Amino acid sequence: MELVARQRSFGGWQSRYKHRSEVLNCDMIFAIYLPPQAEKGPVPVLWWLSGLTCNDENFVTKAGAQRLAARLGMAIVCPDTSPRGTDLPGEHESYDFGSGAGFYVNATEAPWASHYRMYDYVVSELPALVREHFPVSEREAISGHSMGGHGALVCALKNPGRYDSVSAFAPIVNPADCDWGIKAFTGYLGEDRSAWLAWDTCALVAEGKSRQPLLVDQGLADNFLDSQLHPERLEKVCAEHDHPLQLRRHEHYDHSYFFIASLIDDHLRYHARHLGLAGEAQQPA
Ligand SMILES: N[C@@H](CCC(=O)N[C@@H](CS)C(=O)NCC(=O)O)C(=O)O
Repeated sequence: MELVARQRSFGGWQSRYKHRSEVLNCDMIFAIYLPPQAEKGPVPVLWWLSGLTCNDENFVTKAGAQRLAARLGMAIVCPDTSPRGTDLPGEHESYDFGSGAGFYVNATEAPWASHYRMYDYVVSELPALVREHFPVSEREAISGHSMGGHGALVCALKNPGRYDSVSAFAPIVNPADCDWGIKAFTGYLGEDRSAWLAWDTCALVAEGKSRQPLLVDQGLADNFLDSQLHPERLEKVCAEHDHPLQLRRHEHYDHSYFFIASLIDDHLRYHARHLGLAGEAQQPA
């Protein structure tokens, strides 16, 4: 593993590391924020999954999460959103498929299956690497935005008991039935739509394997709200299956990181409570 960049931030360190991913069969970069408390012992981790067109840097530079993470004593790891450095046919042609758009699934279709296994990367390979190299505890939470909100919800619902809490900003909750998801799943998973349901939040809630409460924030001025996001479908399936959901709609907020930055503290406090962190009493060093 190679250190790419490191900055002091609120008494902790914001870093980028490059490593070889066996799962994705390429080199990858991820970002990690270690709060000052990590110098004294293991801290819990929040996994942040970003959306289409992002890499590990969008959240780090735009969400403004470090100040409160430092006070709470929480590490934040931001993986990239797809394999990198590969050159598969059509991989770099559109913003919503291929590079920057891995959709946190394990592809089964050629040629994607040999690299596009972002689910295994996020749930298994990267956590093992992070635990090996950094002072993090076993406690973890997961959150994300848009495609990453879909990723966070799917990772949590597929692994009951694994994450202490899960939250999402403007998640794609029903990728099996919206244009972004249909395009991605056709490419990565093939034409058989029944295989898509294993990667669809609404379908996973209906399946009922997990009872984990979901926290979802959605801006009402989001230009993808009606075409791609469909929070009302999540609301309906959760009501039908008595799955705990806190869906909060916010007037005037759009799909951007201005929305995320406005509400990130609330999500960090939510996760801190579930991760057993004491609160904000601990000041940065
Ligand atoms: N490329 C499309 C959509 C891209 C987009 O909105 N991406 C979101 C996630 S789905 C994002 O976080 N973009 C990067 C950023 O705002 O820093 C557009 O520009 O309309």
